[in-house]
Amino acid sequence: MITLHAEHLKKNFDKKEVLRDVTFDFEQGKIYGLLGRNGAGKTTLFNCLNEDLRLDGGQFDLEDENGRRPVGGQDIGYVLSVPVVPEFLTAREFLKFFLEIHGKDERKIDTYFSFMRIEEEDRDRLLKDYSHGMKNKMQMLVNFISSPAVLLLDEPLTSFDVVVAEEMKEMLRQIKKDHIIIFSTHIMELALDLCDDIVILNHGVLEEVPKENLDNEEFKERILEALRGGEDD
Ligand SMILES: Nc1ncnc2c1ncn2[C@@H]1O[C@H](COP(=O)(O)OP(=O)(O)OP(=O)(O)O)[C@@H](O)[C@H]1O
Repeated sequence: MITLHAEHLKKNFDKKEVLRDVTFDFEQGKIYGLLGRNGAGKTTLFNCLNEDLRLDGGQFDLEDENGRRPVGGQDIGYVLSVPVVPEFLTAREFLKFFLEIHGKDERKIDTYFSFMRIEEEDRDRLLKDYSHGMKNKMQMLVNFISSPAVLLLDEPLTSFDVVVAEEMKEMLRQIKKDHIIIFSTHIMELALDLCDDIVILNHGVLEEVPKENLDNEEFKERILEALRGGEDD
């Protein structure tokens, strides 16, 4: 059982306090829906966790059966809403390179492509000619292969067509038992459909919205209330 502990996180940009005091425990086996208003700090939280930004205070720890230690780069997979792939490589070259550095069986390369529904005719094309959604598929695929303890997904499904989006949701449900998945989205229906817990980032703190025994409509209202919370401050 893995737990990701976020402890008293602080992050400012000049005088702007984005993360004020974020304390939360994320558990293996769950998909967390991270919601927050525009500019609330969701991407900042992900960037700090992925060590792209330095925290001004607090820390992330990972705890498993071997004990507790600070989170390292190898623990985190990050799927960005705007996919970043090496444009100058073909999909096959990129995947081959990726499998090589992760010590995985390169003979499976076509199985991976098929798993991600990347058509045979596209596998030898340059990634710069891939569509946004296809680049996103490649990003998802390499993160599935490297299988990090914590998977951060920043609005990843919006570029997928409806069929692929459904398939991705199913894949995430299948892999969640071994991972901690944190999924940021503005699409409430998606959060309700896919996520086990809803957490809200508001005024620099993170809190869970308990579902208790509310039906979906009541839960949605509770989430909206939390998102609106303190609007007049
Ligand atoms: N590098 C930076 N320098 C200065 N300010 C920044 C920087 N990155 C983010 N911010 C500010 O921090 C706040 C949080 O931004 P962030 O992108 O984390 O929000 P978000 O919750 O992901 O928003 P959205 O839902 O609109 O994508 C915003 O006010 C933003 O302007």
